[in-house]
Amino acid sequence: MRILVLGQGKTGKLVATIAAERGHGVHVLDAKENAHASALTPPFVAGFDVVIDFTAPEAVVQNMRACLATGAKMVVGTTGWYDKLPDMRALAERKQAGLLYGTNFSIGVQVMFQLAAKMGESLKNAGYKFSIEETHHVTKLDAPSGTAITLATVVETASGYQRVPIESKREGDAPGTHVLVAQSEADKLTLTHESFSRRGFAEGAVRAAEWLSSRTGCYDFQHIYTQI
Ligand SMILES: NC(=O)C1=CN([C@@H]2O[C@H](COP(=O)(O)OP(=O)(O)OC[C@H]3O[C@@H](n4cnc5c(N)ncnc54)[C@H](O)[C@@H]3O)[C@@H](O)[C@H]2O)C=CC1
Ligand SMILES: O=C(O)C1=N[C@H](C(=O)O)C[C@H](O)C1
Repeated sequence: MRILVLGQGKTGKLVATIAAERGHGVHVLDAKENAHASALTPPFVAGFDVVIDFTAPEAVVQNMRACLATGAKMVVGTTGWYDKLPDMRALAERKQAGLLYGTNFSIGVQVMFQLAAKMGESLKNAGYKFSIEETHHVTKLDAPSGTAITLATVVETASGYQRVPIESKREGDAPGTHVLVAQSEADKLTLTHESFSRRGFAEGAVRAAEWLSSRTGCYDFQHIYTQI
């Protein structure tokens, strides 16, 4: 496949490396070559099978508008834009484009979401209080992390708990740790996912791109990760 990677930062760089390792042709654009999505003209985008975005909350929506309007297929790892999801989904469907988004492309985190749903369901009405702590590198732009917001939603949906509080910590170059705690007066249950590097995110995103390349429509990685 020919893959266009948007964002040559901490994650985008690794996505490009792993895509090349998996035999794909890769082109990467960073902010200076693509201010306000200026590089994403229809003929340019048509040269790629899938676009993968790991940029920033203020850039990703412009990138999505430009790519999806051409009917392109796009995997979006960037977080912090989900208030625009209904618009982006409608655009993808109208243009018969492909949009696959996820707050976390690590398979371990996807399994954590499933375990969190089980915790929420099994401990509801049993006197437990839920809370989440997330730790990331000091350059992260959004807080709470997209993953922590998904985790809270999963637990709230499964348990009927009103609002799961999230504490965000920023330390050094931490790639990403998420901890879900359920605590009662009698005991405490803790579920932790700790990324040792960004490799799990990048591999998941490239495999997601391979999956999306033969499809149109809008997908949440949570619902398709077992197929990649
Ligand atoms: N879904 C997932 O599994 C993961 C999501 N992320 C998310 O991905 C995003 C990027 O994270 P990092 O790589 O840590 O950030 P970073 O700051 O290291 O890299 C972002 C890069 O995007 C570039 N950029 C900004 N505007 C652009 C544009 N219009 N066109 C092309 N490039 C542009 C910047 O110059 C920068 O090099 C964040 O929103 C983060 O939360 C990060 C890791 C995993
Ligand atoms: O910015 C990051 O680094 C990460 N962002 C994602 C998020 O906001 O949840 C995924 C991962 O935790 C790393």
